[in-house]
Amino acid sequence: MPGLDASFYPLISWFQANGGTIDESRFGLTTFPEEEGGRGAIALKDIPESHTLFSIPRALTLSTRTSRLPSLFGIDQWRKAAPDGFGLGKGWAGLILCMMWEEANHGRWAAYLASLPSQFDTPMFWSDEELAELKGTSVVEKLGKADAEQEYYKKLLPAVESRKDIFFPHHIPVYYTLEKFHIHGSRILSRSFTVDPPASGSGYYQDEEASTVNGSSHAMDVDELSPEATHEDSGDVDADDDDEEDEGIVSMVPMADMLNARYESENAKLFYEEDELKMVSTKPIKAGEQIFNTYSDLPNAELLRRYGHVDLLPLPAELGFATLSSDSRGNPGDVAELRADIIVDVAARSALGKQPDSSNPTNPDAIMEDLKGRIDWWLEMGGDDVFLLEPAASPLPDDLVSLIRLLTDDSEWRKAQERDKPPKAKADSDTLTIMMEVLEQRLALYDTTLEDDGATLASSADLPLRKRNALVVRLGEKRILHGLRQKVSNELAALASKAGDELAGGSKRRGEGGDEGRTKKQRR
Ligand SMILES: C[S@@+](CC[C@H](N)C(=O)[O-])C[C@H]1O[C@@H](n2cnc3c(N)ncnc32)[C@H](O)[C@@H]1O
Repeated sequence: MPGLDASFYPLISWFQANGGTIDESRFGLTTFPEEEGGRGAIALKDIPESHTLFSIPRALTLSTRTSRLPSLFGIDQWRKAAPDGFGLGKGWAGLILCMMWEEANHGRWAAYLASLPSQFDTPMFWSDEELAELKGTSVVEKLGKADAEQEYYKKLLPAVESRKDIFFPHHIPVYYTLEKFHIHGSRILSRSFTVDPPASGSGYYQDEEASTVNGSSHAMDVDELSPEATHEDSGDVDADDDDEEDEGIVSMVPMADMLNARYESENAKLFYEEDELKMVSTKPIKAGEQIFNTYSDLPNAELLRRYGHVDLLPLPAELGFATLSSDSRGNPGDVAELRADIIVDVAARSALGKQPDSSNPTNPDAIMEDLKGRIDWWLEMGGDDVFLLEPAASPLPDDLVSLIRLLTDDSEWRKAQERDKPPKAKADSDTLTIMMEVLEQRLALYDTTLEDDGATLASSADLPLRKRNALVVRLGEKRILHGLRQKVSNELAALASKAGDELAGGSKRRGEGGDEGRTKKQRR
């Protein structure tokens, strides 16, 4: 069992001094090896199911509702969009500003904030060279670094500069920098929980005067949290003003965020009660085992983007990956994303290669214009522009087959418009042939092959962490794409052999001189 670690004492004593309770006989914090999550929670003794490991008073969660800052700043100014306010009720900028201000002023959460990591292995912090290892994966385009920086320059910094009485100028280069913005943003991304808003009232922190008027003794008296919390990174904390009271509140939840995650290993869960949140075991946990609170078994690309780690476990045989590469470990929850623009490209090339007729112009611009019309129609009908390919799925998702037919079959496109309904998901040989090409194009986005990646992972035990994690993400996606390509190829072969049989059967029967081989038309 890893040794108990004195570096956690400041966090634990702050937590307990502020009303948090811990079953210290059973629940401990320790440092596991990096690949098992680093700092995390451990069972000190056997823990039965449904046992409360620790509890957190609602007021100890940190959000835009519990920090004093939005009230101090003025809720109207906080929420209203520019030029009347700073739009801090939407997105994460408001919570980030609360975290910055609490840290700068050594507020209630100072000891908690000091215990949080300031360095991350999420790709947001990778160099260009490291990011190049992720080429072809869905991670890079979702980093959103530029959008985050817009939030900093357009909302947060103007708000800070507008109130020298709250944000002291000498604090700005220390606590309100772009670097700090990314650090707090990454803390939110990797450890926040989304909780339901108060049932009544605005729920923002009530200052002393307001509390007295309301008869409340502290901010959280007006707050009420849901019985469930999830790690979440949806951007809109408060959404539209009208909806604000119904939206979940992104909150930092001390102690609950010390638990690591691993695919299908969850053994504890956070529950809400009237006045507190409780971390409760969901199964018996043996002394020495890690206590996990898993965030919905995400694929490795998402784990890496949000949390900076990947799951590398033995893969179940039924996924059929055993023969695909020399390293058979990965994340059973992996998926590969396929963007519709690859399908449009392949459809355009296929249209260019066809014989012209009146409805199938060969002019590349006209073809692109025509395809744009089809894809716009598809999106208006509620279709997706990104498809999730799963290992255990039947060869092709229905909506993907439907889109391929819409884009490549002129009569299906006409019928779809007449009926106001996308084509049926019929995977005929034309559709499967396009799908093969789509998968080839998708695989061509990577610089390395599946075989190379499998061999590197199997043979290099000491790869740098970021390089290794990028490799694991690529490998997981490629396994799915290769597996799917194999299935499509098998289906094409089966269709070809069926067509061959039918043809052979037909000519045989015709050769016998009977009537059976003739079609109805021939008979007539
Ligand atoms: C909710 S926090 C858990 C506490 C964290 N280990 C700490 O030191 O504060 C989530 C972060 O822990 C790490 N982590 C969680 N599960 C992991 C795992 N299975 N393997 C590696 N790192 C993990 C990742 O850095 C992730 O961003």
